[in-house]
Amino acid sequence: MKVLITGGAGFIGSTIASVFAERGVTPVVLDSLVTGRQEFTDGKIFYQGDIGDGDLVDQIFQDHPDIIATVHCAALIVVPDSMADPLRYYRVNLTRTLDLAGHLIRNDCMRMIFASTAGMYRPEPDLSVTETSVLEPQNPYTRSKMMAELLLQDFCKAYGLRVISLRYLNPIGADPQLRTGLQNSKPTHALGKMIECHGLGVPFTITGVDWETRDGTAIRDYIHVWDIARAFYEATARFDSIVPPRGEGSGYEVINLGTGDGTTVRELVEAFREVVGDGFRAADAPARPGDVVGAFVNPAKASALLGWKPEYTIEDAIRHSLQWAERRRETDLA
Ligand SMILES: O=c1ccn([C@@H]2O[C@H](COP(=O)(O)OP(=O)(O)O[C@H]3O[C@H](CO)[C@H](O)[C@H](O)[C@H]3O)[C@@H](O)[C@H]2O)c(=O)[nH]1
Repeated sequence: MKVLITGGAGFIGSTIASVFAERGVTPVVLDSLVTGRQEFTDGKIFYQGDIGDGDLVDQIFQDHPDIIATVHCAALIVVPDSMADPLRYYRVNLTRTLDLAGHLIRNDCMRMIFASTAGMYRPEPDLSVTETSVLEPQNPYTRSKMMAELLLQDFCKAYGLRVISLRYLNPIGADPQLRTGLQNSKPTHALGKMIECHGLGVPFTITGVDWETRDGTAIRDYIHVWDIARAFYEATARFDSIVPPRGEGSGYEVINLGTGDGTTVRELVEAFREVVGDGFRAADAPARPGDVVGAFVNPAKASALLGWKPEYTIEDAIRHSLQWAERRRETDLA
């Protein structure tokens, strides 16, 4: 039994591939390597190319008729980049998803698990989001994911495609066995900057201390990438009971993944300090342009339908991220 993973040489896709492989489902990786890394595909069945390339997708299904589902992770994901170049983001995240869905339907591969974002919700007054929260995406990245979901819903109704869309926020950590992790050696996200500052022995800058949260700093739902990957496996394993075949429902299901209470930037600094065990320092500064207060995800539906909840703590995720950064330095990954 096999599963096709688009973007399977990226941070999340490669972790998902490892979870499937460990559980006896062979991953077939399709990745353009525009942002993915060749070495993350070592030992895996790998096709380099574009998800919009119909001939290539046809070839994959000809070579592997035992593919039972597609995990669709291939996407561009950097919010500021999406604001600077929305054309590229809509082309990759929306048009290519449309093309891929057509290729999957032509090959009669009707189960898709879509990597989406909980960033498309308007947070409730307590900053939580659930599957019924209003959709109000704020930038081309989250809008491209929402539009992709809308077209997939139409394809489900018309062609019998079936989709589970998993929506989550900020994945951190690395494969606990350190086979894969973040591709980017200089991540700009909060934990990446903490690791960089710690290495340099300089204080970390907390950008934004006047938000209406429990300590004034922005909140996010950081979640260990292995936990995210496990949810993709569970969604695939339980697919037909969650989204029954044609005629019984819309063929489309949304499930949010999160911790249920989130972590503020100050709490992340505290956790980081605990893990590194030294006097890691932080300094306050104004928010970055375009920053948002953030949100956290209620995982009740994921618990009910997937039997899933996060297993790794924020400290585990920080530890694995630090180990991955060290591994990158040792192995000189560019
Ligand atoms: O050096 C830093 C970096 C970040 N922050 C703060 O930490 C919070 C979280 O920032 P991140 O950049 O870690 O996370 P965001 O959710 O703001 O955005 C990130 O995660 C998104 C996915 O959810 C997109 O990938 C996006 O491009 C990426 O920057 C924000 O309040 C930010 O101001 C700091 O205090 N100091």
